[in-house]
Amino acid sequence: MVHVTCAIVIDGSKVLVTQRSEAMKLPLKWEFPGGKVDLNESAESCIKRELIEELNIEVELLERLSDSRFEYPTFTINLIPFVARVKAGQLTLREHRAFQWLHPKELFALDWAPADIPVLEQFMNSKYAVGRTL
Ligand SMILES: Nc1nc2c([nH]c(=O)n2[C@@H]2O[C@H](COP(=O)(O)OP(=O)(O)OP(=O)(O)O)[C@@H](O)[C@H]2O)c(=O)[nH]1
Repeated sequence: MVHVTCAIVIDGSKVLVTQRSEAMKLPLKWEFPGGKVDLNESAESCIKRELIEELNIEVELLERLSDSRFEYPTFTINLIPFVARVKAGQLTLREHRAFQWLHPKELFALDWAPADIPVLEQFMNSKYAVGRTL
């Protein structure tokens, strides 16, 4: 099983989503940015490191949500989600194909990596999902 962190980065009522590139696994799927936890690394350090590496942003973690386990045909992922906020840095795409800042109500229309769907649902039921009922 691979442990992967991801961040739901919020800015006011907007949420950051990133699209995987053609060269990555699950090409062109939308996800919350993040990546694999290294040996002896905490989930918190991992998500902060990944966002600097992939997007050039430094984040402050607001809350950890519940893990989401999902079985892909070739591997099982334990996705560890955090709600976060940008502290510093200009967002630059280093691995992904695209990014968008969307309102919570727009999120369901994306073609998501399947493991992210339960994370999205948890987020939508949290206090951070502004205007979710619209
Ligand atoms: N970062 C991230 N990965 C996710 C999410 N949902 C999900 O299923 N994954 C999967 O979890 C793994 C995360 O790995 P990663 O982003 O660090 O690296 P990768 O797959 O590009 O690298 P790799 O090809 O070396 O395995 C990928 O297989 C990815 O498809 C998500 O929301 N964020």
